[in-house]
Formats: sequence, C-alpha cells, structure tokens
Amino acid sequence: MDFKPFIRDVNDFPKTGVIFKDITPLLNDNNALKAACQILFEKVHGQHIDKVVGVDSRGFIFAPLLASKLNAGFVPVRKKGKLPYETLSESYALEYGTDSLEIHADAIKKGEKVLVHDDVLATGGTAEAVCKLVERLGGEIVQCNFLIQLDFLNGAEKLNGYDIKTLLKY
Ligand SMILES: O=P(O)(O)OC[C@H]1O[C@H](OP(=O)(O)OP(=O)(O)O)[C@H](O)[C@@H]1O
Ligand SMILES: Nc1ncnc2[nH]cnc12
Repeated sequence: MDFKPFIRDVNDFPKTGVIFKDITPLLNDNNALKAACQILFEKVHGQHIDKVVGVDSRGFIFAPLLASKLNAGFVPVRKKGKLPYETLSESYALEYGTDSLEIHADAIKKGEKVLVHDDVLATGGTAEAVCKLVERLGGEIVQCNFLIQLDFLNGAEKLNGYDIKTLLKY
C-alpha cells in the first residue's frame, strides 16, 4: 500500500519554516490505519517484547495497538508534569522547540525488552531522550519504530546503535 497520499504537508506549522507531516488523513482511513499498524507490527514480530513505550502525544495512537498485538504492556512517556507517580525526567530539543519528557519510575523493570514507538523521527531529540529514560530504568531497547522518518534532519544519527524501523521516509 502507498501511504504517502495519506500524509498531508502543512506549511509553517507550528512555526514558520517547518513543513509539518500531518498523519490525521491516514488515521481517518480505515484501510490505511489497519495496514500501517500491521506493517509496524510485522517489522518487530518474532522478537520478544515486554513493553511498548509510546511518546506523548502522537506516539500514543499506535503504541497501545502494537502492545496489544505483541502481548506486551504499554508505557506512556509524557511531557513534564503529566504523570502522577514518581518519575524520571530528561530534557530534549526537537525540530521546533525544547521540553522535558518523563516516565514512571516503576514502568520498566531491569532487563525488560522494549519497543520504542513514535509517529515521527525528525531531529531525533525526542527519541534520544526516550531511549535514555528506558535505559536509566534498565530496559533493553530492541527496536525504535516510527511511521515517518525525515531523513534530511538526520535523526537516525542520534539513535546510532539502535535498530530503527520506519514505514515512510522523506
Ligand atoms: O525528532 P524530533 O525533532 O525530536 O521530533 C519528533 C517529535 O515531534 C513530534 O512531537 P511533538 O513534540 O510535536 O508533540 P505531539 O506528539 O504532542 O504533537 C513527534 O510526535 C515526535 O514526538
Ligand atoms: N516536520 C514534522 N512534522 C510532524 N511532526 C514533527 N515532529 C518534528 N518535526 C515534525
């Protein structure tokens, strides 16, 4: 299936100069949604996964679906101040800003096998911070998977050493 017709470019969002990859047309289409989820699943299927970590907020769309298909738990990584229990925190920079991400201190046990999922890999700042949080808890990252990779922003360089899988590259 060709997914590119389901990704909409929005110029100058959320800041001037950014071409925003809007995934809502893909989510809106029953067949594209199902097919995208199935392909992301097939890229990791066969490997043991204990936890799927999804990144606030667009990473929350596919991560729980993948967790369910992989018989794994789901772990939310959230922007600062949103998780209620004890947290670990990492600051990061992304294509259009800076922020902090947090994970619950008890969300991953030492040695657990982890799939990190997000919708977009752009500069890689977000995913790098997520990987640090997972590893600070002792999790072993099996794969980082994304719907979209913006190759021209070189995010993969920040994830050197990790297995990166992506549905669509630009
Ligand atoms: O590779 P990077 O340059 O770090 O950018 C990628 C991140 O940017 C977007 O999240 P955003 O912070 O816009 O939050 P949202 O999912 O709530 O829209 C996207 O969902 C990734 O998490
Ligand atoms: N250009 C972009 N489109 C959608 N999400 C993003 N996250 C970071 N950069 C992005």
